[in-house]
Amino acid sequence: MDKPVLLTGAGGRVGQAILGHLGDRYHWRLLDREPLSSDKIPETVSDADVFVADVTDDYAVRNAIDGVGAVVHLAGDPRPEAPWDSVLRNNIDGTQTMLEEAANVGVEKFAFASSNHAVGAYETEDRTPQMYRTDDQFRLDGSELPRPGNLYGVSKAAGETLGRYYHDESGMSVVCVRIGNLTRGHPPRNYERGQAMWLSYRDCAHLFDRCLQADYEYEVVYGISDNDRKYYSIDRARDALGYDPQDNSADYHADGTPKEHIAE
Ligand SMILES: NC(=O)C1=CN([C@@H]2O[C@H](COP(=O)(O)OP(=O)(O)OC[C@H]3O[C@@H](n4cnc5c(N)ncnc54)[C@H](O)[C@@H]3O)[C@@H](O)[C@H]2O)C=CC1
Ligand SMILES: O=C1O[C@H](COP(=O)(O)O)[C@@H](O)[C@H](O)[C@H]1O
Repeated sequence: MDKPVLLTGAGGRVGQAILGHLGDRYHWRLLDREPLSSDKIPETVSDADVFVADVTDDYAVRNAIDGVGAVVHLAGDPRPEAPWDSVLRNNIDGTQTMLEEAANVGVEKFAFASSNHAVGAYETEDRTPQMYRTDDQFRLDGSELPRPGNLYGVSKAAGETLGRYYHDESGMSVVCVRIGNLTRGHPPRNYERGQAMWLSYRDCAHLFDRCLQADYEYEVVYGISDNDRKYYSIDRARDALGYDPQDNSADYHADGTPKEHIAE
């Protein structure tokens, strides 16, 4: 990708995971509604490429997106318990604004931060907690219909559908990454479900790197590390994007401490 890449929600956890590993790999433009402290901005990013703006503000987005070749759209309300007025505005309206403006200026690739919560209601009482365990064969692979377990998940399913629409209307490549549980340094502690959907910081950065490098049309993939415990298949991310994760929650004890073979 020779053109600039616009990263929305750059100051958040996912944004910082990406910038921490790929800060000098792209010509980044960073957008967040909160001003970014200097420690959150890679040295290679100039002041002119940092935008304090809301993704629901189409005028501000138009200004930031001009000349961009790809968008990584992370900005939104990430709380599973977020109320409808917040996800309607920040997640649904914000994603529609980003896709509309991206399509208008001919952006080639658009990567959208969807969520495990778009399919949270597949975790039925009769399947859990067995489905979180290594010996269970249940898998979601991205071809299933969304089945949200909360309004936040509904907003992510809506974002995926908006992506489908803008891909079909404009030809822009769109990938929706159903991110699992991003945790720095170790899998979520004493949380089987979180360990099954752990996404390490380096695998997160690598996955979004592949979203910027690979050729695809419209994709829905799961964003988790190569965990032994899993109920999301990463086959589609491997096949469509060339995702090759390095981390596995099985390399850690339940309390998050590394097992001997990977301990420093
Ligand atoms: N962290 C995780 O494990 C997961 C995250 N995701 C998704 O990834 C994305 C990023 O999540 P995190 O980095 O964890 O959240 P975060 O809360 O750490 O970061 C979100 C960033 O977006 C900005 N933002 C929020 N609303 C905005 C708006 N209307 N306009 C401009 N900027 C806005 C915030 O200021 C913040 O810097 C979210 O869309 C979230 O739903 C999905 C699944 C798992
Ligand atoms: O979409 C998201 O999912 C992760 C994992 O969900 P959880 O229910 O296990 O906490 C969550 O931590 C993150 O905030 C959210 O954006």
